Amino acid sequence: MSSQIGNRVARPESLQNKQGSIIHFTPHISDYSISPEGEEFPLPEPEEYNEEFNRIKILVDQAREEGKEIVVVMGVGFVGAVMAAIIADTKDENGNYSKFVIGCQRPSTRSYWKIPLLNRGQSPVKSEDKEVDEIIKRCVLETKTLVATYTNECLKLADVVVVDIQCDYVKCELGNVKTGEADMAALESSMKTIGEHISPECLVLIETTVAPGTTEFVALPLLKKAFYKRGIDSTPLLAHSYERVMPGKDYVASVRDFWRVCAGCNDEAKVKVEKFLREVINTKDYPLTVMDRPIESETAKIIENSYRATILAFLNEWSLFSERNGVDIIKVINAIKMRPTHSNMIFPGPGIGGYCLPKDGGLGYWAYKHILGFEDGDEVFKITPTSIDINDTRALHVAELTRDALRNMDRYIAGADVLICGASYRQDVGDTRYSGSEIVVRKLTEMGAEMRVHDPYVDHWYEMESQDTYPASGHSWKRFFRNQEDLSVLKMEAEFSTAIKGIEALIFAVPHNQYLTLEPETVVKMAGGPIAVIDCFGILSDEKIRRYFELGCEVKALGRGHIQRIKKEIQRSKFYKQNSKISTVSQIYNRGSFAR
Ligand SMILES: NC(=O)c1ccc[n+]([C@@H]2O[C@H](COP(=O)([O-])OP(=O)(O)OC[C@H]3O[C@@H](n4cnc5c(N)ncnc54)[C@H](O)[C@@H]3O)[C@@H](O)[C@H]2O)c1
Ligand SMILES: CC(=O)N[C@@H]1[C@@H](OP(=O)(O)OP(=O)(O)OC[C@H]2O[C@@H](n3ccc(=O)[nH]c3=O)[C@H](O)[C@@H]2O)O[C@H](CO)[C@@H](O)[C@@H]1O
Repeated sequence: MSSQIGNRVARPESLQNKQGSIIHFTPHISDYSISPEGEEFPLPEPEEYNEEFNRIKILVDQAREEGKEIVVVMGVGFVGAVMAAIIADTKDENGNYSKFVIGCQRPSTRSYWKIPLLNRGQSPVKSEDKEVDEIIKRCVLETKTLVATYTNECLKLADVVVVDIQCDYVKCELGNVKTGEADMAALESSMKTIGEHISPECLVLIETTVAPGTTEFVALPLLKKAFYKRGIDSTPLLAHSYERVMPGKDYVASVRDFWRVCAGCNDEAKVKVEKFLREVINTKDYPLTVMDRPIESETAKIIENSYRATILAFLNEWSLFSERNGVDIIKVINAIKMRPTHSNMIFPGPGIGGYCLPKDGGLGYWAYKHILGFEDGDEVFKITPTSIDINDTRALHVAELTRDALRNMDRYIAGADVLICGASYRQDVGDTRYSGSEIVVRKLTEMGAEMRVHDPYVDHWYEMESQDTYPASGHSWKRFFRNQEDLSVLKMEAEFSTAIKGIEALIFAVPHNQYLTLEPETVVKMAGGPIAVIDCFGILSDEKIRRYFELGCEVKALGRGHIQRIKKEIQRSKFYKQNSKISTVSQIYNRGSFAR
């Protein structure tokens, strides 16, 4: 009898006892955490925690002797892993490393693997920014100012705790963010644990994007309650400062060399958080803004991301207008951006994804009622929720464009082999959370297409592979579509040349560097003949669009209505070429007949 755990099977083993008889047993295999590269890590057993804490304690004692401040970063995901390294890379005015950082990651099957990778000096996140790998490797293996662990006991040793764990917003309907709700469980559980372990002088800095009011009205009471139970009568030192990181080619710089906002729950916390951020972030070149209250820092984050989500959503209707009226919205946006007051106008891709923009406005709308107690949210919030709804459903149109392009080639979406280039939510990073590509794939699958996917930054598309349990059981977007079952076996194609072979349609969904340089001739040759090409991000120049038509392809693109003009131009020139050929032949024929 064997038991299946994780991806491993615990096989019966046999041993000979002292009396020489054979005993059969199945080893006790705990659950496994499997890295994106497929490496398996058994989760720590309860009896290992003590030894692990002692390992960390020895390193901390040594760091304290060297005068270092001890910082625990809760959660080593896309934010925490890089923030931990940046803090660990901090030097004081004498050029000495001044912080010892402990990345404290909960040992879940989904994320435990990040700990052994970090302790090997490897980044748990993939990015175009080479500095991510460099800074983590340097701080773990050279300066030895960064370690990772799974035991919350390390919180006892902290002078500062930075909270970078997630606070989800769970949507119940696609295109109706208002019916969703904030999932505070991970954050509340973490705040309780922190309150049970930290010393009274420890600063707790929440970087998590939270529903406004969480720091002062949810987290602080949890810390106070834990302190009370421990007989500590001082007030917890709690602050908020939101992250502005942009995973991608400037990942590290977008944390370290970037403007920050912060606030403390009381004066002592305010002084401590300002001091800490001035030490670890380049606030000399990127000034720090200190607000009066954490709710102002929390709200600034929600407004900032809602603003970006709104300016993207706003252009969806003009993108559709442009497709139908011969307008190239890319050129129009570039023309408008010439005036400085409109320089931040940005073209909306096939979906406004990532972990932030799709949820942050929802956190704000939800907090207004559920934390701050107002009942008139639907009268007050007209734009923020609508923007998210527009952004969440924009990708459905990409499926329509794919269907229409194939139809123009007398092909049908049902049964068509379609390759989507890019699973990630944005260029040059391997994060598939709430990616527009997921909606495209799910809608096309519902329409009967046979999907293939390639992305140089993504090894596993967990939203598909583990769609029954990812991001949590019953939370997959698959619930909004039909015919989704087979997507659980949709695998990332490692080689582009394999992925493209024999396809009928290709969707440029994410502007990864690798796709920007593809030439039409190469694409058509690799595909094995003319295909339908759908450009979701203004990736194709007019020259490439023209070339695809000349090669017999059909091209459609979000917001690029001028493509019809290019298509007609190519058809006309083909017509004239054929006619001129016919007229030449007939002239030769006529000349020949006269000559007879
Ligand atoms: N990803 C971004 O680009 C970005 C940018 C700015 C802000 N943020 C915000 O930062 C926060 C974190 O985002 P992320 O993208 O890093 O998420 P993530 O899911 O990549 O990382 C969160 C990590 O915390 C771990 N975790 C959860 N509960 C824990 C606990 N109790 N103890 C220890 N570890 C725990 C998870 O296992 C995970 O590894 C979110 O609030 C997000 O909105 C994200
Ligand atoms: C206010 C702001 O800037 N906040 C940033 C934002 O960063 P992000 O990682 O979410 O990345 P974005 O660039 O916002 O992309 C989101 C989606 O919008 C699509 N997009 C983007 C630009 C464009 O021209 N056309 C598009 O279609 C893109 O493809 C992707 O799907 O939130 C983070 C978390 O809070 C912040 O830390 C970070 O500061």
